[in-house]
Amino acid sequence: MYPASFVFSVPSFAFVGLACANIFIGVITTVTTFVLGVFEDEDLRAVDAVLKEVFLIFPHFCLGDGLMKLAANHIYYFALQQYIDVEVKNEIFKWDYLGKNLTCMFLSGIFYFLLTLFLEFRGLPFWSCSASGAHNVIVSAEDGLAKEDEDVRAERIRINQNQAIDDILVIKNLTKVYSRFKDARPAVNQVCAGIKRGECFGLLGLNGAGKTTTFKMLTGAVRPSGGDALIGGCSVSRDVDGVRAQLGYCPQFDALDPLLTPREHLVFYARLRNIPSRQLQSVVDASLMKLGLGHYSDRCAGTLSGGNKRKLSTAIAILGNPPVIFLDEPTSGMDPRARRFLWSCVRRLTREAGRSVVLTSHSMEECQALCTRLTVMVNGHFKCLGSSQHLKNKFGGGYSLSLHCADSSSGDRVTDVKNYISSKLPDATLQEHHHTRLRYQLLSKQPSLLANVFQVMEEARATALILDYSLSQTTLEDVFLQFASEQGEADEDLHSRHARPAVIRNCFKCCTATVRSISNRLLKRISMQVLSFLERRLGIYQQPNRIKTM
Ligand SMILES: Nc1ncnc2c1ncn2[C@@H]1O[C@H](COP(=O)(O)OP(=O)(O)OP(=O)(O)O)[C@@H](O)[C@H]1O
Repeated sequence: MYPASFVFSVPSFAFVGLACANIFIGVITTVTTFVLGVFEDEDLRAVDAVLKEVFLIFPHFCLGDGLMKLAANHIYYFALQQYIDVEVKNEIFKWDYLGKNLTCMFLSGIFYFLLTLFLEFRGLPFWSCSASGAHNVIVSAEDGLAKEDEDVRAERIRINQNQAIDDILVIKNLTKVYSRFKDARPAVNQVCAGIKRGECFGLLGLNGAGKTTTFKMLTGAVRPSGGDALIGGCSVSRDVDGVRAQLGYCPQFDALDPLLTPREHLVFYARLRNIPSRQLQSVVDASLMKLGLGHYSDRCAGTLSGGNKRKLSTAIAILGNPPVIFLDEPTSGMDPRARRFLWSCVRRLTREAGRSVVLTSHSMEECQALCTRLTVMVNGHFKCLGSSQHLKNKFGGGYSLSLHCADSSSGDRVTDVKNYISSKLPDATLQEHHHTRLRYQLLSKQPSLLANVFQVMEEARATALILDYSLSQTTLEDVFLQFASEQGEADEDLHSRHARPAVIRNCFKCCTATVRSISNRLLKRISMQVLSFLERRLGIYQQPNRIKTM
């Protein structure tokens, strides 16, 4: 039932690639030892003997070498019997012959099988203790909790006192430390939040703030180093399957197969979501229509525009109506019309269908339009929490006044306007100055402020000092920039701390130099052997001498 193009998709190419790599290793190791064994040079033979023991760790070599031994053995005994008529005891399974090959293959089979299990099921108890390396991360006061914002602290208390049990998504002290260095800074640091049904929660933050890592932990893609999250009562640490059954995820980078069409993608994911066959077509058609992908439903995903790929990723995320949907920058690369179309889809999902959406975006407009609550993430911490209006009131405070000065050719008029404003509105602070445009910040919260500002501006317009002006509340972007400045300093700190220590770098350099010098010497010896072989057998090297003597 799966589309034919799936056969040529990434997993099948990866499988073929791995098979080729295996064959390559087998051929290279077997041929190397065979070639080295041909020469009479004692040193090369010694290297050959060592390599034959070392390569036993590769099952491919064991197989290749074993087959060659079997072939040689067959020819040898066949010749003895046929031409000399001698009966010799044939012990092919003794240790020095095929015995060690078979034993090593058997042991490496067990080893690689266990390794596969180990990597596949990281939930094994011994793995979970060691792999994350920091399961019990204790975040000290300097890490930011001491100067935590009161809304963030209130949410932390609400979560830790189990007052958020009705929330569909509960994030409880979730932490992720990627590096195993002792002083590594967590990518996500003890974040707490509860998201209610029908809520759209926004995660804002600069690049590298920890948004995608939070999503990866919530979707079970990476294991948390500390804390936990519950989706519909299922824990991301203990019941990843239960969690995944309840969520849809639109990743930051489209995880699409370029050879499958949008329809085929949706059919594929609908089957994974266990949607009954009789409803499959109607569900897929509805998804295509909902996201406006009807025209492109039968074109290969690789040929779709960036915006349409994002729409398809979003359609996959909301397929089957999961109760929680994670959207990681869903509108990046979309034109304004498509963006607004997607916004209305998200609004319908939250308001009409009662789904909970967690969204990251670098567009303040988008967060303001969609999110009921939002947070700004800086260096893995939540810096604030609340509705956009609450954040603007709390952190923005005041108004932003933009002016367009009258005379564009003379700089003096701009100076006049500046002098006029500083005399009439002493609380105003100049924030930006571009050619004839000025922007002031008014922090005063006096009730008469607005009336006063309008009066002053109207007078300025009447005397032709300014052409026009606008007065607005401080924007969400101003609030964001205020927090974002904190991350710049810490980024540099992080890079210097996470730089690979000089000792490791030097060891690495030393090892590569040694390997290079050994392989150079080995190659030189092999080429000398080849030349002397040619000299003995073909007499090629005598020709230059003859030319010289002539
Ligand atoms: N696999 C990884 N190994 C090591 N460090 C990582 C890994 N993934 C992310 N990080 C680090 O974790 C921090 C947070 O990264 P993350 O991708 O979560 O940021 P983000 O807020 O999603 O950024 P963006 O807005 O650019 O997507 C960064 O410092 C990043 O370098």
